[in-house]
Amino acid sequence: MPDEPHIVRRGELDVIQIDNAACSAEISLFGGHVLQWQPSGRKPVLWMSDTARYDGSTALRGGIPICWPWFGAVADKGRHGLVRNRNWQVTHFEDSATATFVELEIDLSETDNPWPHPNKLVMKVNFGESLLQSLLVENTGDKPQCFNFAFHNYLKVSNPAAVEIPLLGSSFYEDKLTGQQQQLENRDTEHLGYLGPLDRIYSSSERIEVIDPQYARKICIDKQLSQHWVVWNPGSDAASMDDVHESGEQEFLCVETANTSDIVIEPGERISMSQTISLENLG
Ligand SMILES: O=P(O)(O)OC[C@H]1O[C@@H](O)[C@H](O)[C@@H](O)[C@@H]1O
Repeated sequence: MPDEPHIVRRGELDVIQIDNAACSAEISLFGGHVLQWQPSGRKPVLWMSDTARYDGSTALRGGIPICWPWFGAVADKGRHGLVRNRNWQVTHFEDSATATFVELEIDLSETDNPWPHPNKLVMKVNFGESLLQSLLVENTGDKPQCFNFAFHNYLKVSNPAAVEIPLLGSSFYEDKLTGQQQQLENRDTEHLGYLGPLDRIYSSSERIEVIDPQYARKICIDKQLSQHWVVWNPGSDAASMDDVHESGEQEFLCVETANTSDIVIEPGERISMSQTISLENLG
């Protein structure tokens, strides 16, 4: 007898609730969007806005939105692709004492505007002591295609101005706010840490560690087939975002497992990107 997910209604959306000995978590079928993951005895790892809109009109603010097949804004197409705003189907669900596995799928066809290219996406998420997430893209059409993607992780931090991310000090970045390319961090002038407005694409396929002394923890992300880390925090710009609750921008830092340049996928080819998020205590 296959395991059955426990699905609850949140606003107008279906959400799978997960509760095992290692963690509790939630994933929305709208967007295939991980809303929360909280290892047992720890603080939540992801930030979710109290004013996120659970009505299917827009992507949910917080958690892990999936950006695909484009990243950022594309004229006439909107931001961050299609699938964070679509309903996904549950294709597999398995519960054990210490982990819960969820597989979701979405099929896109040539009639799927504004991106009329046939593709199948399979997302697998294993919720346990760590969170393992993969996105498999299959080109089901007969022409090569290009895509970008991101796991747009909203990490819950004590204060984005107070976290340290050693990897970024040695990685070149493009500043999306100024358009400047190939910069290295200057910690002397960056006294506000990662409190925005900040919008940067760092070139790195390395593991990242977000050190949060006030929370006495380190959030670690390992990844495969991702060339970039996107680091974003809206800072004072959040005042004009009605789906970020008041002062919410001071509670998260987006550290996104991304490929912001094109990946070519041939007809019939399958490409899989993945990330593992884990926690370590600070000594
Ligand atoms: O409001 P959205 O569409 O979820 O995007 C939020 C931010 O997402 C980041 O990934 C982008 O780099 C930013 O430019 C963007 O503002």
